[in-house]
Amino acid sequence: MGALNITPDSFSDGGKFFNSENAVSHAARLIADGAAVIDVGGESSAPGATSISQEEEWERLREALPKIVDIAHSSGAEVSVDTRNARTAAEALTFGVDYVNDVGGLMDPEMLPVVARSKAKIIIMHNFGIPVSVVKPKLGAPEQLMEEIIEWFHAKVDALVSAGVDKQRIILDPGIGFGKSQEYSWHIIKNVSQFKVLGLPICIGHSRKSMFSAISTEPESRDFPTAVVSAFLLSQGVEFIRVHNVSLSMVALKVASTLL
Ligand SMILES: Nc1nc2ncc(COP(=O)(O)O)nc2c(=O)[nH]1
Repeated sequence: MGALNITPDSFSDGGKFFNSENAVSHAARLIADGAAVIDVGGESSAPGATSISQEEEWERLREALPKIVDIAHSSGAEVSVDTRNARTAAEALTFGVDYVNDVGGLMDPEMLPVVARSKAKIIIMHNFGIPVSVVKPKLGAPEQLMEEIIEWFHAKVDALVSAGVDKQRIILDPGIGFGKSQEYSWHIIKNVSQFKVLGLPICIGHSRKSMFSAISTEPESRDFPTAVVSAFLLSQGVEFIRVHNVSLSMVALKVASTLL
């Protein structure tokens, strides 16, 4: 998955693709680099980013999104809309997006009926609240967090299935970062195979995140460690790997798949 943030303030690429033309050409670049899915978001979820209204979020997306869907679908790629707002998801679905990437994890009560009415796939991401509060949640041992996330996944899957969503459409994401300390994020990555117990595809969005801050501080210089982790995730059978620098991770995935 290639991350495309149409925002002025996303942590690692805020402002670069805020202009619709830049966003569309970057989507084409991500597809050319090998992305199977373009994940398009209009609201930064970075800690401390200003949260915006749903109307403002949609205003940012509505010009570029249909063009990105056209480019993707004509190249055999797919598009996901990265939002916690059901209304944005519903609008994006009318433009033919293939996934709703719900970083709110069904926080918006309207998201369930919107997804149930559609045929799109749904990525449900674990979080401790969006926007991420600067107050770190008090957490126990990392092992306990894994159990909590698995329980959380079970509850969300039950809610989706009860609303009539076919399990085949559901993808689970433990939400790397999003209020979790570096220690927790590394623990989740190392133990990602524990999520297989749910029997559903897993998505991981580790790209350029604070878990790499001990290795490098500049977002773009984190692309190399991101690609190394991408290779590890492939080895663990993770199905969706969400990154900013698709070409670098594609090299890592090609090497890893040759070795596995
Ligand atoms: N499913 C999913 N979606 C996401 N959207 C945005 C961000 C924040 O990253 P960015 O703003 O740097 O792209 N991370 C995730 C993630 O980890 N998983």
